[in-house]
Amino acid sequence: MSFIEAIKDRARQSRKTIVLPESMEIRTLEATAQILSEDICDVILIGDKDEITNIGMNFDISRATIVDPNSFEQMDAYVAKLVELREKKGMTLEKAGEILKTDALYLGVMMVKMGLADGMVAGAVNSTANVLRPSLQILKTAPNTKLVSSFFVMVVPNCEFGHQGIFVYSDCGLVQNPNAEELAAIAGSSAKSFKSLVGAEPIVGMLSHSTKGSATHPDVDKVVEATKIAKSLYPEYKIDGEFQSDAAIVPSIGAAKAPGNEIAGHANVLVFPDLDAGNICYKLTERLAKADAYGPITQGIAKPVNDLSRGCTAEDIVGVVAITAVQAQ
Ligand SMILES: CC(C)(COP(=O)(O)OP(=O)(O)OC[C@H]1O[C@@H](n2cnc3c(N)ncnc32)[C@H](O)[C@@H]1OP(=O)(O)O)[C@@H](O)C(=O)NCCC(=O)NCCS
Ligand SMILES: CC(=O)OP(=O)(O)O
Repeated sequence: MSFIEAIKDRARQSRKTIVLPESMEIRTLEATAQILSEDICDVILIGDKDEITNIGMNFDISRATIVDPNSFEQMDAYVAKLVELREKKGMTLEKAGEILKTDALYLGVMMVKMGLADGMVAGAVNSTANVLRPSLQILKTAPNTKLVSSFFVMVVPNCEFGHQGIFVYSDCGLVQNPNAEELAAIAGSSAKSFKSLVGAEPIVGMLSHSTKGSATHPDVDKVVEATKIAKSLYPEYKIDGEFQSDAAIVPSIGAAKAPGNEIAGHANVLVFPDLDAGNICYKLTERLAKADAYGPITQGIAKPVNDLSRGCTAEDIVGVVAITAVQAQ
């Protein structure tokens, strides 16, 4: 069974509700129809029922719950809660009322906070920063987590590397220029995410333009330091570096560049040194290798809120929603 079919099956085992606030967006409505017909989870859409129904007229979205912010009976309680949560940051009743009526991303996150939804997915039209900021502000981090980061599950067709062509790439969406401690935290969270979603042993490669001292530069030093920290913080996981990407995933090149290293050539979790590298590489893998790219999936938020690329397909949205439902279990 493919990675995503296995995830859908897991989602079906404990039916969750996911809010899709970009409800006037055609791919989101196509995805909604598919999610409901495949019985993956329940869906909440936000907006005017007539408008949504009109935009989605070619798709059967009749089983979705549509919440219109202008007639939402719980709005007063939501406004009061948002003020309580963000008063110290200058939130007032007036501002909260305005935000929750006009910004579906904030209303969607508040639905997750208040328990009406188990998770949220957006990003087909909104930027990553705008999708993730409300969740970072309102839901905050999960217990024992300081840094929220993100990853993609990459499913590469006809690929003998990684775990049967499946990789976690991180961070490709959120943390822009991680220091060594942050990079180590991203490695630990990504190993955990790989294990829980892919169900195989994570083998983490810390990527660089150097393999085991082949180049010298402060950028390399950062990855060497991050590797040292990650190995001491997460002894339960196989983590090593610094590796160039070929040395990380191709067994013969790993053996040549890092002889005797058990991780070189076998990595299935690729930790990029910064967001430039991660974001560029995931898009190239998606487009050139025709890989499925599910994400950016967040790790470390108190409840699951996940992002999409504006270049996503309806199928990608279905996949990310199924992953979100599994994270919510
Ligand atoms: C996500 C992002 C918008 C957050 O930064 P920001 O808008 O500057 O927001 P702030 O720094 O004001 O942070 C907002 C809140 O989130 C928290 N926060 C921000 N980043 C966080 C992280 N990585 N982990 C945990 N909390 C975080 C802050 O502590 C802050 O909390 P507070 O308001 O209660 O004090 C920023 O990291 C970003 O733009 N990342 C890149 C996104 C992107 O463009 N990706 C490329 C395409 S995928
Ligand atoms: C994840 C990402 O790069 O998103 P977008 O393509 O929307 O910028």
